[in-house]
Amino acid sequence: MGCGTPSITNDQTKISETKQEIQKSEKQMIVLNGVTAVGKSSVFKGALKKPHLKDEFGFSVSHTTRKPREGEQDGREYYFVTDEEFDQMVKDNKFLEYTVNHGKKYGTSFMAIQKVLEKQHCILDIDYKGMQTLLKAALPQKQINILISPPTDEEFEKRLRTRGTESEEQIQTRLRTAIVELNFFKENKGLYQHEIINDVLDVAVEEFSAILEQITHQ
Ligand SMILES: Nc1ncnc2c1ncn2[C@@H]1O[C@H](COP(=O)(O)OP(=O)(O)OP(=O)(O)O)[C@@H](O)[C@H]1O
Repeated sequence: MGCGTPSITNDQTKISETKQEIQKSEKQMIVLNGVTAVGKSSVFKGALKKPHLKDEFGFSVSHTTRKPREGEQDGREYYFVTDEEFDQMVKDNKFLEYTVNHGKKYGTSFMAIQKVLEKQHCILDIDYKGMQTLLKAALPQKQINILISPPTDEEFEKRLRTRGTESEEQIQTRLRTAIVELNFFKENKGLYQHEIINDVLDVAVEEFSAILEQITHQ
């Protein structure tokens, strides 16, 4: 291999080093799951507004091929990438887990997690397929899995529509996926150390904050 040619072996070595560093870290990974629009980001954002939690916990910024919503910034809510860029990252083994949901790709990169774990416990917001990959591939002893559930099976659809960020076609796709998601969560409750019913948001934020506080005291 010529000088300056990208080396697959070097890349693999780097990934395995990154994995080991994640494994070695004393910090925890908090994995959030829940049906579409149940309020996952509302719950963790609410908790991270609290000064005593803000410094202790960070959010792993995922990569996605979906378009940014109004007010979203590249590198803050997501890294917004093209299909080609995403596929290249998959080829280069950059993702701990990735998934296609509602026709768009979402991935959690090793680097995004490692960046947070250097200083803070890391919150991941992933879908049920991402969770399956994580369980197979990753670092179970570092994971605390939390399921956010809707108060009723109809409520998330209401929230999805009220949020107003999806077209009717996208809403229909999400609703079809939601049937599968809800079944998965009902059948796999054993995967989750905690379940929070997000009925009144402030109450759910308090419950989530209490779990985070426990983690900081461990
Ligand atoms: N407890 C609640 N009561 C009423 N509305 C809520 C509640 N929690 C969140 N919402 C609203 O529901 C909508 C969906 O919330 P949010 O975007 O946080 O969901 P999400 O689970 O992160 O969504 P996604 O599946 O797209 O990642 C938002 O408009 C939010 O303001």
